[in-house]
Amino acid sequence: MGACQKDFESAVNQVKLLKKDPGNEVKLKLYALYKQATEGPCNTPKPGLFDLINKAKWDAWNALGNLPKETARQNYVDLVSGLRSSSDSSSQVKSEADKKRAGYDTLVITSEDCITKIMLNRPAKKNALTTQMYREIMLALEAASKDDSTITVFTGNGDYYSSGNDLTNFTDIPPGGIEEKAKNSAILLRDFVDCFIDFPKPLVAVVNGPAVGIAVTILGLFDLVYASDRATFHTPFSHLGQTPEGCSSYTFPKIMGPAKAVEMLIFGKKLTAGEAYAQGLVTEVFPDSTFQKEVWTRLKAYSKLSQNAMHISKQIIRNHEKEKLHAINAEESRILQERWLSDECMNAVMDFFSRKAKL
Ligand SMILES: CCCCC/C=C/CC(=O)SCCNC(=O)CCNC(=O)[C@H](O)C(C)(C)COP(=O)(O)OP(=O)(O)OC[C@H]1O[C@@H](n2cnc3c(N)ncnc32)[C@H](O)[C@@H]1OP(=O)(O)O
Repeated sequence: MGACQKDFESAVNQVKLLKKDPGNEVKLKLYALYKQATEGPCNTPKPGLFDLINKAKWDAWNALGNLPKETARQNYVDLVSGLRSSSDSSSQVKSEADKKRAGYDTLVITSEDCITKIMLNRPAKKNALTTQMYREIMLALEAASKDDSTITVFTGNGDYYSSGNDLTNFTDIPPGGIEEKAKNSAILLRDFVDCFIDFPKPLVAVVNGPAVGIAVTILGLFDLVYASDRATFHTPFSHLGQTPEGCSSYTFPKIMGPAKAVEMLIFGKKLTAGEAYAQGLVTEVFPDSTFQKEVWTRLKAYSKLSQNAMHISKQIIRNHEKEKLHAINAEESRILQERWLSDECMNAVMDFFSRKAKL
């Protein structure tokens, strides 16, 4: 049955109430159908070549040829009804997404203003990364890569960004013994870092406080690193009998030059936020008192940029060296698997828990 005049008038009013701009293509369709429904086939002279907007409107109307008024009215009503239901369902999805994401014990994940925020949430343990946390982060990244956000942000809850690998990861030994533990840990580490190498959207670290170990090395795979002036950056691998991970054996020398990378990765020099900025690891440092406000204002503005352009640009930048990064990750993980079995590494972990050593 065709749409009656009342349905058509109601659809015309609903267009004015749409919450989301339907885009130029749809607006042209609506214009053309409206003109056809109210005036019949296009009856005005073609606008000049440089009168771009009126020419596009005229073309759209003229393209409807001799479509009967009745059919144009019906098509208009159908088009508006489709727009309303998609805008209703997208606002429903948005309000769901705005809520805290369920199913994560160690992270708080929220989506707002086209930004998905992944917050490490073990403040009492300085956001040390347990095996459960590595797994949840991988799941969160997988979900963020598919959601409708444009930017993904990592941050920490509490005074630390993260104190790196939770050293209890080395203390709960499975029935297969320490070798099995080291093997499983190397697989988990490799999978974890692979997720960062392959992550398709702009990835931002909001480093709210000190960062240690893997929480620092992985920053070399982020696109922006904003730091509070309270943050520090520490990779004490030689103190722990360990070696670099997170592709930092490649990204750090590339970012800061070999000499400075060696100071951090071999000699465990702890950097202030200002030093990390000077060496290119950090994009910008903000005073702690205004850190959150300044950073989120900046990120909200960035999140409105073209999603496709940002994602394609990231792929162009990353694709040059993706294969290389995966190979480096595999090699670093393999070497660490051996290091974790060393006396030096085991003693360092025991010293921490017997309170003999702290960084
Ligand atoms: C799948 C495996 C992948 C492995 C990838 C490899 C990664 C390598 C690394 O990440 S190396 C870095 C490892 N991290 C550390 O060695 C840090 C150890 N922690 C410290 O030195 C200190 O805790 C500190 C300097 C970070 C903070 O000192 P502070 O005095 O301010 O606070 P506390 O020591 O009292 O810490 C509060 C509680 O948090 C526990 N905790 C902190 N960090 C860790 C950690 N990394 N692992 C386990 N637990 C940690 C700490 O024990 C306190 O707990 P408690 O209150 O129960 O005593």
